[in-house]
Amino acid sequence: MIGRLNHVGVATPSIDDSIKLYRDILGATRIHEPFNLPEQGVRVCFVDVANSQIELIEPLGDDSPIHGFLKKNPAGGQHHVCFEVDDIIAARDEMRAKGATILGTGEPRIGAHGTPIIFVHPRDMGGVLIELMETPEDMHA
Ligand SMILES: CC[C@H](C(=O)O)C(=O)SCCNC(=O)CCNC(=O)[C@H](O)C(C)(C)COP(=O)(O)OP(=O)(O)OC[C@H]1O[C@@H](n2cnc3c(N)ncnc32)[C@H](O)[C@@H]1OP(=O)(O)O
Ligand SMILES: [Co+2]
Repeated sequence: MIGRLNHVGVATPSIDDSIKLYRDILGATRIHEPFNLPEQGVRVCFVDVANSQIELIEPLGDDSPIHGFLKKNPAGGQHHVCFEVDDIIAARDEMRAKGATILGTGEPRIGAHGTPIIFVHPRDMGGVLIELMETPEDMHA
């Protein structure tokens, strides 16, 4: 079911500081403009690497889902891993049928790449927060 690794989510207290790290220390050359996703409670910045992306996420608003994570990890850290799937509903139903907990209402929401996503609880995924994302048509054209 899971396909390509779409991105590794990295939570940060400051996207601006993280951009300096990835650009000036790690030498990343393709850093996208940060943008707000208020409906998901995060500010997002994608850093392209050869075979995937780093998704820098900073809390946006009091209800951001990453406040808890940053309280435990004030400097930030690896937050989630996102895999692409062909059909998000089929993937969700398969995860549920195998006993995994889908976070939130269970209904897919629109993620940072503009396609439906779900999250699977880390307790069912070996301690890793897993995001599944329906692959955009044009993503790997
Ligand atoms: C959607 C836009 C963008 C995209 O790619 O399109 C993004 O990816 S934005 C990413 C931010 N959004 C989310 O993460 C939504 C899903 N996340 C959640 O619902 C919460 O973060 C949740 C439920 C995973 C954790 O919430 P919270 O930290 O408030 O709860 P707890 O502290 O009670 O944690 C419960 C339990 O889970 C462990 N935990 C928490 N976060 C992580 C993590 N990132 N990776 C691994 N494990 C995590 C935490 O340690 C607790 O474990 P326990 O053993 O019970 O102590
Ligand atoms: Co993500």
